[in-house]
Amino acid sequence: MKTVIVFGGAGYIGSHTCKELHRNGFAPVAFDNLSEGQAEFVKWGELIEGDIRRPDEIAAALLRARPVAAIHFAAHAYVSQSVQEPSVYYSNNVSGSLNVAEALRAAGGIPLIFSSTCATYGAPGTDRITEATPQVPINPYGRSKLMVEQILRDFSDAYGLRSVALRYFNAAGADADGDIGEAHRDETHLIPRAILAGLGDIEDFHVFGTDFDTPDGSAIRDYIHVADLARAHVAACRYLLDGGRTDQFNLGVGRGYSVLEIIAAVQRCLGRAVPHMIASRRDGDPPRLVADASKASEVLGFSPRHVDLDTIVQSAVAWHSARRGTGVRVA
Ligand SMILES: NC(=O)c1ccc[n+]([C@@H]2O[C@H](COP(=O)([O-])OP(=O)(O)OC[C@H]3O[C@@H](n4cnc5c(N)ncnc54)[C@H](O)[C@@H]3O)[C@@H](O)[C@H]2O)c1
Ligand SMILES: O=c1ccn([C@@H]2O[C@H](COP(=O)(O)OP(=O)(O)O[C@H]3O[C@H](CO)[C@H](O)[C@H](O)[C@H]3O)[C@@H](O)[C@H]2O)c(=O)[nH]1
Repeated sequence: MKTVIVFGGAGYIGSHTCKELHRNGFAPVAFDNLSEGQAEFVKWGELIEGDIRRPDEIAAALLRARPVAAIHFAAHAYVSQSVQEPSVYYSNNVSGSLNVAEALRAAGGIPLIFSSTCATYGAPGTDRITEATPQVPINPYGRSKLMVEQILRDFSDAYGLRSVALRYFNAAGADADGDIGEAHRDETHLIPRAILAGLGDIEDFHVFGTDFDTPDGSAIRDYIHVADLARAHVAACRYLLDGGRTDQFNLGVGRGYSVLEIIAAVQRCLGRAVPHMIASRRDGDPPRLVADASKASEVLGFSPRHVDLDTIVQSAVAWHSARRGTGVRVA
């Protein structure tokens, strides 16, 4: 079996990707410092506990795993926190990623798939964002990811280290078998927070801003199912193993939903009200981010299978409810 090392493999998208790699005949090895991820999410291969800020730990892991490819999810990923703590973000996301790229180069040029983000585009005025839309990030998180994209292009040109940057829009949903889901320590993401509010587990659920220039005033995002993101990583892995060149791809569904529309969907799926309060905008949040993801379809042969919002939200509701032990069956 071909081994793929997965930096950040104990996290939300990383663990779903390890499952999909395993299902497709690859042997995933997760490398994670468990700062956000959970050891119990590493079920389809070995877990190497390590930190991307420590080059020696990356080198030792590569020697041990001998991977044919690497996928790099390890990062801090909260927009608002990045505005308050930029140093932490540049250190982990930029220096850490530079360490990963250096180690892959030193190990003979192991190709890399990198988790980038729609946050690299900033607040573009366009209806749908293509890969050619100018990248002008408006917060340190987005800037940290753009810097890594630039480092990877330079490493490709100078050293021949091939890579794919996948610019995800908003990851959502959970594994269909209920094995894994979204469970961050201090959850900030919209869908899990709306579910927790509906289940009565949190009482401070806010809609951040109803004064955006959008039809209902709340911010619009493009939500893509985490299982589809996992499939896209396998497609990118095959692309690089087949000799594909360094490139960048958007990953989204191509349809935007407002915060208030998401809350309505969670209410439908839970079958109960989601209590919420209106608050001011969150630092660094753009009004509208929706993908044109046709390039991934044309070059990687990847298209999302879950395009219906309620299907995506229902999978998250099922996982959260089951995890809470309410007896709701996982869809
Ligand atoms: N969730 C989204 O909607 C979304 C959208 C676009 C891009 N992304 C990017 O995708 C990646 C994964 O996101 P996620 O939602 O799964 O986040 P996550 O926090 O669940 O996963 C990140 C993992 O990286 C690990 N990690 C962090 N710093 C590390 C370090 N120094 N050394 C080793 N491990 C470290 C964490 O413990 C965690 O397991 C991130 O890079 C994020 O920026 C996420
Ligand atoms: O309790 C909440 C949580 C979120 N939101 C709003 O819901 C939308 C989505 O917020 P999330 O926190 O779920 O996700 P982000 O849009 O902030 O996503 C950003 O961070 C992600 C990683 O965390 C990805 O990198 C993504 O590309 C980047 O845009 C935003 O308008 C946000 O203000 C609320 O109103 N209330």
